[in-house]
Order: sequence, then structure tokens, then C-alpha cells
Amino acid sequence: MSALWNQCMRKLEGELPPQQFNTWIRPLQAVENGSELKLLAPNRFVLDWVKQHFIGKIEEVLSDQKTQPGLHVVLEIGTRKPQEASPIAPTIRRSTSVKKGLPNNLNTAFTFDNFVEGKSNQLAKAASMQVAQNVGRAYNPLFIYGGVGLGKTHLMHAIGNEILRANASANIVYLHSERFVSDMVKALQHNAIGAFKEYYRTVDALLIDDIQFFAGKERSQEEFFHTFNSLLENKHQVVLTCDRYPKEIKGLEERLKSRFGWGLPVAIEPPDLETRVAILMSKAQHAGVDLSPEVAFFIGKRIRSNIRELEGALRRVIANAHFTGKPITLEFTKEALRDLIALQDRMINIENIQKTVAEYYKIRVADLLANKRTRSVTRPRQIAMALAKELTNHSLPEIGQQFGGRDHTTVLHACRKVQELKESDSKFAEDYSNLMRTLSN
Ligand SMILES: Nc1ncnc2c1ncn2[C@@H]1O[C@H](COP(=O)(O)OP(=O)(O)OP(=O)(O)O)[C@@H](O)[C@H]1O
Repeated sequence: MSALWNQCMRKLEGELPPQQFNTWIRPLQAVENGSELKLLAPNRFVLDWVKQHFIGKIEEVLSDQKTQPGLHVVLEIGTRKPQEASPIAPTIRRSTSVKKGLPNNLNTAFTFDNFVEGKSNQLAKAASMQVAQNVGRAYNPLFIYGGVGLGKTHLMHAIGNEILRANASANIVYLHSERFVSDMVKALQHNAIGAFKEYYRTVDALLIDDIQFFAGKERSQEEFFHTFNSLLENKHQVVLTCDRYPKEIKGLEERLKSRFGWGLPVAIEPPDLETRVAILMSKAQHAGVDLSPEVAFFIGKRIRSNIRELEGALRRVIANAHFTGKPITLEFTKEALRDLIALQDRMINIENIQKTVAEYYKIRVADLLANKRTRSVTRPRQIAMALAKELTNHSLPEIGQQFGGRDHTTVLHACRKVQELKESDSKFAEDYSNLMRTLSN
């Protein structure tokens, strides 16, 4: 690797948030040639992203090094030298002979093509695509976490399907963590633990869903720890999903928590309205149903909990339309979803949001409503107002009213401030998404 690029990487690593650095900068490979520094991106997605967001910064850092004035940076798709190419290719060929005929359990319906991208899942999708295209080399393990029904399993299967599309003989195994545990128990009962270990340690990509179920199961954790290490050492890919960040999993050994964080932990957040609508339109199109934007916006606005529920609501509307032979109008949709919507509205209300936020920040609900202006209270108050705007159908004046009779402009200011802080302050962004997760589940 070019020494100049190494220096540049070190500087960028210090300046960019770790997720951005790991996703976009780390995979670049540099080839120095006279006055040209060629940066090779593993795929078009990374190339375009770096071009749009980081090239200015890279040029600035390089010119600060002052070792090579006038250096010209070129971005291309590729990898450095053929002999340094992915170690997975020979691995895959070798290991397919290990165990044939076992099901990979992949659901072929979950692909990258039908995964609708939005702000909330963009990073997770990009990282998953990179893992699928650079098996064992991009991020290992890839740890996808987020609330229920937000697309973690979909992405995991998409990774497996994409690896198989490129190499039909790859040995991929997808399984739920409970299945891993029950297989292990069976293996122990039948004195076959040796074969069990051998099998899992030789797959090319091991995809384990919902690893929070390992919590409290010490023997399984022990076994998984060794399997995991051996896969990583041999550059075999591991992809894990979980409903929370590794450090937050109670009942999981510290060494596993720390190892899960080695590769890349990426979050999937609840989708925003535009993404919810895009998902509805895409699912309707798949089902051969013509959904008007008016109806899609109505469903998207009213069903905010997660994508599984969104799909369920759409299925119900389509089924009702089939049964009754009526067209899917706004009125028809309102009627079909009446009880579901009532349930959602009961679950998330302003009071509930205030209570959750107060608990999270260890303050009193009364503080959120009072006039106190200390930072320890104003930030939680602003977050609570922004969450009320995002998660309920109340207007700005109504929200202001329920926060101690404040003006609607105060609520608007809070929403803008929260948006700004979410983008500039990673601790704040994490607090916001933790609260969003708690409230939406
Ligand atoms: N971005 C998306 N585009 C299209 N469909 C999506 C998207 N995200 C989720 N879905 C769909 O929503 C449903 C629920 O997703 P999935 O099962 O992947 O959620 P999950 O995060 O794994 O949930 P759990 O934690 O309950 O296992 C699936 O049918 C999936 O196809």
C-alpha cells in the first residue's frame, strides 16, 4: 500500500466518524504512479459515494502532506493486484467439498434488488453489499442491529443470495441463533460435537440471525466463540444480526461482545415517511396492485412501527379489496385499517413519549413540562417534542400545548435543532435512535 495513502488514511481516520471511515475509506486501495494516485474502490456504489462525499477531503489531506505537490487523484473500480485478490475464491472452491447437500436455508425472495433504500438503512445496505462482493475481506464480522421488523433478516439473506449468484458453489449457511443452540444440544446428546464444530468452521459464510438469543446460554456462547474465531482467522465471512448494539446485550460474555464489534456494527433505524411510502409502492407493485400515492402516504403516515407491520397493513387492504371487489380508494383503506390504526394511536401518544424520554435521561416528566432551561433538561425536552412530531399525528400547536403550554414555534425550533444534532453529534444520534427504538417496538 502506498505510504502516502497510509498517512492520508491515518489522518482521515482521526477526522471522520468510525462508521464512515470503515465503510467508505478503508476499502479503498491505492496505487501510486508518478504524479498520479489511483484509488481503487471495490464497487460502483463505493466509488460514487466517495466521489460525491469524500474526494474533496481526500485531496485536501493529501495536499497537506506536502510530500508530492501537484499529485493527481483518480478514482476507479478495481482491486490492486491479481495475487492479492479475494482469498475467498479458493476457499469457496475448497470448502464446497466439505459438506454438500445441507440446506443453506436462504430465502431467495430477499434480495438487494427488492430492498428499498432510504436514509434509515442506507449504511446497512451499503455495508451488506460490500460484504457480499468482498466475502471475508470487507468487514468481518458484519453486525447488523436494529429494532424488530426493520429489514435485518432481509439484508442477511440478500448477502447470502448475492454471494451464491456470483459463485453457485459457495458454502453459505443461514440460521437463527436458536437453531444453532438446538443443533448444538442435539450434537452433544449424540456425541457428535466434533462433527458439529467441524461443519460450522468450514462454511464460507455463516449468517446467524437474532444473536440476542445467545444471551444466558453459556455453553453455546463458548462453542460459538471458538467457531467464530476460527472462521475469522481463515477469512471466512460472519454476518450477525441482533436487536441491539453488541455492548447492550445482557447475559453475553464480554469477549463475545468485544469481538462482535471488531468488524463493522451497522444500525438499521426505523424508516422515515418517504421510505415507508417507497416500500409500500414497491410491495404493491410486486403484488400487481396499482396503489395511488394518496393511499400509500395515508398508510405510511399511520403505520409507523416497523416494516413488517406496514406490509401486514398493505396485505390486509389488498385482501379486502379482493374479497369485496372494490377499488383501493382512500376511504376504503381507512375502513380496512380502522382497528389497526386505533391500536397504533393508543400505543404511541405524547404522554408515553414524555415518560420514556424522562426515564431515559433520568429526569422527571415535570421537568420536561416546566420552564427550566438548563442543558440537562432542554435537550431531552427538545428530543421529546421532535419525537412527538415524528411519531404522532398531533400538530405543532397541540404538541406545544402538551409541553407546558409552549408556542408552536418552540416545537418547530426543537425539531430543527434535533435534526441538526442528529447529523453533527454521534452520541446525540445514538440517544435519539435508542429512544425511537424503544417507542416503536
Ligand atoms: N428496506 C426494505 N425494503 C423492502 N422490504 C423491506 C425492507 N425492510 C424490511 N422489509 C421487509 O419487512 C419485513 C420484515 O423484515 P425482516 O424480517 O428483515 O426484519 P428484521 O429486522 O429481521 O426483524 P426481526 O428482528 O423481527 O427478525 C420483511 O418482509 C422484509 O422483506
